Amino acid sequence: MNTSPKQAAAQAALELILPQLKREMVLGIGTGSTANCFIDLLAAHKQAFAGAVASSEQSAARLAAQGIALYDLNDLAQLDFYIDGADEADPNLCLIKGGGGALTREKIVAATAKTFVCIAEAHKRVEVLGAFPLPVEVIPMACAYVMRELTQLGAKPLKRADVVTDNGNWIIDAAGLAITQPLALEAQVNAITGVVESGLFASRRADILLLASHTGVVHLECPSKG
Ligand SMILES: O=C(CO)[C@H](O)[C@H](O)COP(=O)(O)O
Repeated sequence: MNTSPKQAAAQAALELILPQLKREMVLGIGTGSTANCFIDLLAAHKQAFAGAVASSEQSAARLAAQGIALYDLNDLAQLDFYIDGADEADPNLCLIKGGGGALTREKIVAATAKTFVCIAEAHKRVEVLGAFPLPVEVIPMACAYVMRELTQLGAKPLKRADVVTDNGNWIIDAAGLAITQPLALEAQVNAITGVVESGLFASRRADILLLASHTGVVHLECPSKG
């Protein structure tokens, strides 16, 4: 059977963390098709660690189906690893995430992890973030207001149809942004009243990016912060 790039990225992440797993370790696990590949590969090693914190109900269900114990983040101190996919990654390993709508919980779990290992297909690597519309989770009653504010920032916002997040909120996809200053834009978007979280991962970017294509996996590390 041919291995897909998503499976190759997941396999590379597994090989990276396997030697570091400890019986008491709890892993942070993301959401999406690439994270699903990782969950399925991880299942064979579930005796080697304690369990996982999931970034969505969907991932929690998949982890449970694989017999991996689920933990509540509030019962834990710092996690060692967070493994998740992305929609875009720039040269500084800033990311756009939230294509699957799980961006807020993803950012929370990533914030508590020592090392964020991002796994993605090679085409997700871009010079400037923003060709993929930036997902923004909003309190439903603030949706129209937040869309107007995002328009002021130069975006073309669109409410994602028929989506309610695990937190009971809505998602706005903000298209048309050329994100040359990810840290600044993340702060601006998150400062809009009614925004719960943006899918711009700049204040907490990936530490390691494993980019897979049919020709192999490239391992990139976060350049020094500055
Ligand atoms: O942020 C996410 C979900 O909210 C995903 O990580 C992102 O959308 C990538 O998904 P996939 O691995 O299916 O390409």
